[in-house]
Amino acid sequence: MASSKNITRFWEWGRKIICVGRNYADHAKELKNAVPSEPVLFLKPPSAYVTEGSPILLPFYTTNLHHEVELGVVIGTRGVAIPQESAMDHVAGYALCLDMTARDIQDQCKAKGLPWTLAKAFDTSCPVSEYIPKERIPNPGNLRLWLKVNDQLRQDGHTSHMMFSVPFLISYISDFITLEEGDLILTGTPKGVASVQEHDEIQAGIEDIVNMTFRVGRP
Ligand SMILES: CC(=O)CC(=O)C(=O)O
Ligand SMILES: [Mg+2]
Repeated sequence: MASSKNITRFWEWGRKIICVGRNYADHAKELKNAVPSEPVLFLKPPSAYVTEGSPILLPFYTTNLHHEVELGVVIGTRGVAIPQESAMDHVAGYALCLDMTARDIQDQCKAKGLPWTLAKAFDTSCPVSEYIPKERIPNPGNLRLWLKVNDQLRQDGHTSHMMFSVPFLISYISDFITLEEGDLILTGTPKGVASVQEHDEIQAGIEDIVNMTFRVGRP
């Protein structure tokens, strides 16, 4: 029987969101983090998804909610231990994503050696754009990503500055975690992360391929 699921609404599938941290040296440096020799991975639950028209909710326990604009890769075909050479065959498409981060909570977790879950995985911590079919992005390593808050440019990065490429990340992740249709990989953020407040308007885009707008609100 044909699946009733539609990959263009991958956020409704309840699949994994696998995030890569510190994939841009300029961002690792701005937060005074070491530049890693291997990808840093963490997860968000599917309840983190939010799409345009709904607000990004400020968690009550943070006073420093940061935006991180990132390229998201939507997996189309299941795979384990995928070789880099065939990694792109597992990609269905892309999305522009935000990795909303309670930076004060993350700093506390880091200081105590605890996981980042409350800093990174809360409801609405993963705003996503519409689905972008793979054909519209011939090379995910050659894209300008930008983000504005209240019309002020905050992040203006380029995926050519990623330390670990999309094929490398797919191969690396699939050595530890089975990648399944509908999973999303967030590929890390360039420099310029900063805080947002209630009522702020966040706009972000990938060149002239996609753009999206979100408001920040209170639960
Ligand atoms: C330090 C971080 O929050 C890592 C991260 O998410 C990134 O995109 O880099
Ligand atoms: Mg991030």
